[in-house]
Amino acid sequence: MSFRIQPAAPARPNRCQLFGPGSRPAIFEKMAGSAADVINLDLEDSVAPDDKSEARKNIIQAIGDVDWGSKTLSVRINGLDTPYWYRDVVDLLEQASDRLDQIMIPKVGCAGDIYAVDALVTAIERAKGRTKPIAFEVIIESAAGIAHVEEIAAASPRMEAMSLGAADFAASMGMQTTGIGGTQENYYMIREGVKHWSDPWHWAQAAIVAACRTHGVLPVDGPFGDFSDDEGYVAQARRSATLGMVGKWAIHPKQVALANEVFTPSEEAVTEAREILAAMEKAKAEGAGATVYKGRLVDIASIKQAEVVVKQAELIAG
Ligand SMILES: CC(C)(COP(=O)(O)OP(=O)(O)OC[C@H]1O[C@@H](n2cnc3c(N)ncnc32)[C@H](O)[C@@H]1OP(=O)(O)O)[C@@H](O)C(=O)NCCC(=O)NCCSC(=O)C[C@H](O)C(=O)O
Ligand SMILES: [Mg+2]
Repeated sequence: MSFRIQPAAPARPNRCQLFGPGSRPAIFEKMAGSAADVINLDLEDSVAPDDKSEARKNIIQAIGDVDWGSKTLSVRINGLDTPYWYRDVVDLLEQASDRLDQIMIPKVGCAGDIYAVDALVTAIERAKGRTKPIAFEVIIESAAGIAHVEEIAAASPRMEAMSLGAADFAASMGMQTTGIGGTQENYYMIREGVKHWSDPWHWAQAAIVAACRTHGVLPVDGPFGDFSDDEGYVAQARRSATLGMVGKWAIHPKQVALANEVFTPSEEAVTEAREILAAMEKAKAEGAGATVYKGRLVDIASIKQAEVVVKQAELIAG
């Protein structure tokens, strides 16, 4: 480990972030009743321009009126290249109740984007005497966003989570795709006439995880558009979990259970992790730094790996 200790990410469950358009208040109670850890009420791309103002009002009212339980409650504001975002921030911070936990900033391209929102949020918090600081989460969904991913992760002490937005990301990168996330038909290797599909999102996810882990931010996988394809969703989520992401978005309620299952360590995984910790305790007592568990080497690094699994399970169990 470097002399600079890796900061811990916020200790809260973030297995699934359920999205719903702010222009569709009829589903807010259903979102609150879901098993998602995080709720994202949307003012951005799922809301038509003419509905932005009404959607803001719906969301501000629902933040106070709906029982959101212990969920993290987040609102996605509009991008900084639009005429809407400042009004989103001003109205939310001036009018929404303290139940609002977080603002999601889409399409961030550099640390300056976070700085601008931070300055506005800080001024309103002071003016209004809001004592609970609003946290930030961002979406990396452009070429600039991924190019500046580390400075974005480090941009503000308000930063709590960062997601990959596969749809806008693909568009910004000029990728020849139309589906939101998942397997892409033309992204394959070929060997002896047999196609082996590869993962075009992998490198961006890995960059996000590294930036997040360096700066104590939660890395999250974004949307999977084909909500009829449970298997595809689960496969994508499993790859993300294996890479170090803590959760995934749901753009339909049926995806919530899938995400929760993948991002909750299985009983089997937790048992194995605890056994590795016990084996290493025994090795330590005997003056050894390494031992054999189920026929394979485990050492001091294995303790840290096992602790990731155990801590994640404990966090979710509450
Ligand atoms: C995708 C949807 C438009 C589908 O809605 P609908 O046609 O109503 O679906 P169903 O009929 O299958 O609904 C079944 C029941 O579930 C309720 N429902 C629907 N959606 C939600 C929801 N989001 N949360 C909770 N409950 C929901 C229905 O009311 C039905 O209830 P009942 O009648 O009682 O059985 C819709 O799901 C939807 O709008 N999803 C969210 C879309 C969204 O927010 N998109 C933005 C995020 S993705 C993105 O922005 C891309 C990203 O930025 C990138 O660049 O990658
Ligand atoms: Mg987007």
